[in-house]
Amino acid sequence: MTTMMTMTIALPVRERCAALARQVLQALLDEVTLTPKPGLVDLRSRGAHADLNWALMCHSACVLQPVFAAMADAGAQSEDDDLLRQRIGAIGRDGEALMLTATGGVNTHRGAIWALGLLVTAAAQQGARGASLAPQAVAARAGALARLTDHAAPVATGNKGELACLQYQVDGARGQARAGFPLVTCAGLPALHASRARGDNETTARLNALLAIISQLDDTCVLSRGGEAALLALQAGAARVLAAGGAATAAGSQALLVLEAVALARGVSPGGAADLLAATLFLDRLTEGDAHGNA
Ligand SMILES: CC(C)(COP(=O)(O)OP(=O)(O)OC[C@H]1O[C@@H](n2cnc3c(N)ncnc32)[C@H](O)[C@@H]1O)[C@@H](O)C(=O)NCCC(=O)NCCS
Ligand SMILES: Nc1ncnc2c1ncn2[C@@H]1O[C@H](COP(=O)(O)OP(=O)(O)OP(=O)(O)O)[C@@H](O)[C@H]1O
Repeated sequence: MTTMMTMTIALPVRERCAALARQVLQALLDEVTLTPKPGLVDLRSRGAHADLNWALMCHSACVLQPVFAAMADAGAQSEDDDLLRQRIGAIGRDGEALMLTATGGVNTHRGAIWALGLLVTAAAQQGARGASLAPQAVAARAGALARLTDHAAPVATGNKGELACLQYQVDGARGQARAGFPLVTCAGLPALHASRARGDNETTARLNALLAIISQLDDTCVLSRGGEAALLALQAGAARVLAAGGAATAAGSQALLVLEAVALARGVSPGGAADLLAATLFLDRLTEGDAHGNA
């Protein structure tokens, strides 16, 4: 009897967590498939990346689905935030190792494991508590988790993003998460919704959301490869597309071509912005359902 009750209570939670992990996977696939993106891997090309391509990104995303499910499980079962932070830190590091094994050592999704890992954990935690799944609420919860200390985290990773944070005095991926993903809630999502509201198709709406993020983000992927000049050029180029009415207008699509040429000429890719677009699409789906296909 006890076993039966445990099963009937536990199963829906597991299923909800598995569904959340599928939504993360969908967001990652939607991000990489969105075409054309400046400097990033998309359906047409590998952008400014010599070691990435669309198929490898999709393979990596699929391999990582159980990692996101494990984080969601941890979030749904958590009673103590500090313990949860240790648990997802360990799952995240194992996930990075799994990613590197699956890709032959290529960093396909380090930033995504971090950002979407925190968000899927937060969404599962909110769901289990019967709390709000609204983007602001989930992002704030994820921010609270990110601000907790992960005691097993290496003091210094030596990763390029970390070095760029030190060199250019920016907060990077950690700062964005600890602040509750402001560029997802205050740039990506508003741009996505405004673009849809004025009748743009889904591809255009997602591109405009990406551009809104690029125009404001201190992206350590760009800084580490191209320095401050490249970051300013990308931010200004994205702002120009938006000022021209967005990616779908004649002037906007010309400005987007210019932005892409700038990214390729400088050999830079806004990988951090791509992660935050995936985060935007994930949070959008939590409340919108899966109504938006690729237009
Ligand atoms: C904090 C992380 C991202 C490591 O950061 P670090 O600066 O050392 O590495 P790295 O530069 O390689 O990764 C940063 C990635 O974040 C993305 N990014 C870059 N700039 C930004 C930005 N401003 N905002 C958001 N994302 C960004 C890029 O995709 C980049 O590749 C993360 O990998 C980590 O700490 N993992 C340990 C395991 C863990 O705690 N996981 C959490 C479970 S949810
Ligand atoms: N569509 C995409 N195209 C390219 N990068 C993406 C895309 N989506 C997300 N990213 C992010 O960009 C990051 C890869 O950036 P980058 O290649 O600069 O990292 P790196 O491997 O540390 O550096 P490098 O390749 O210069 O040695 C990944 O962690 C990933 O999260």
